Amino acid sequence: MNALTDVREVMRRDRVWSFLQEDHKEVDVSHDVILYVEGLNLSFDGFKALNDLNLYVNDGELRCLIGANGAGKTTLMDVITGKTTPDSGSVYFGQTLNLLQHDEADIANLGIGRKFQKPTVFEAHSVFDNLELSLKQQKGVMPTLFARLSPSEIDRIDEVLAIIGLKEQRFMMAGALSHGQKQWLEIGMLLMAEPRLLLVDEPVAGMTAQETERTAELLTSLAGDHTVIVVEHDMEFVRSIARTVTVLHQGTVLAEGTMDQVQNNPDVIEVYLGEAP
Ligand SMILES: Nc1ncnc2c1ncn2[C@@H]1O[C@H](COP(=O)(O)OP(=O)(O)OP(=O)(O)O)[C@@H](O)[C@H]1O
Repeated sequence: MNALTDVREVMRRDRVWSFLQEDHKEVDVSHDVILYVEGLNLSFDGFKALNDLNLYVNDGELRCLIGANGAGKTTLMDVITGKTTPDSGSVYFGQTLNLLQHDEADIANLGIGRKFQKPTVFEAHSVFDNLELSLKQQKGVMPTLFARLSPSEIDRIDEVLAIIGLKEQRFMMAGALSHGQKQWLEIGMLLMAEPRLLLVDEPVAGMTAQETERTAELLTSLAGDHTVIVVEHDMEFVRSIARTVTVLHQGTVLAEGTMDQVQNNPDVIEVYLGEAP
């Protein structure tokens, strides 16, 4: 190796700056399953929020998680994303990554993005800047708008703007967007990290019928390239997007199947007295 190649080798960006290193570890989906949740238990002061819960989600799937208030949906998302530690059980991302050995930041870096119900965009910045800030944030750089974007980063932002349907709003202040558009922007901000698994909490709460329809299209289009788990109370929306629905009740899985199978399931009917869950 001559001196020039030596210098080039030493100056390779991924060697010099650790924040440029690829964080995403290989997720082993050779068995088609991207998320394994097994025997999960969690009690709060003796109350079982999660009770021997088992859940398997396939790679590229769009799964809906439903259940009455207090069924354990949020607690399950908290455990998957490392916000809460269970008393027992296991959570694997693919075959090999034991999520219970990682903290919240690690889990995000491994490729699991979470969208909370309330949108949290930077209202005083443009739509484009929000995506740019999100890109820089996930690379661990101090979020600043002064560092220049590379052409591939600009391409990625354009690609995400197209996916979330906000190309025409790129220079608009995020604060001026409608509620639905803010939700899509936040989904876009998560997409900048190219997550393998997206957890989306009540995406259509407060949306107009048109926005709800557009959100159904967006989430459906994300499945395949990403695995998407949607927690939602709006049954009409769930019916419009779900191939497989998992019903949680008292911290455990009560039923799983298509929307029709679940709604005709005797256990579900008994729990919900014949009403839609
Ligand atoms: N930190 C906590 N301390 C005590 N109890 C908790 C805590 N977090 C959750 N719980 C309880 O655990 C149960 C499950 O709550 P969880 O929020 O997971 O339900 P959920 O299905 O998400 O309900 P919702 O649809 O209302 O959001 C509830 O009875 C809740 O009160």
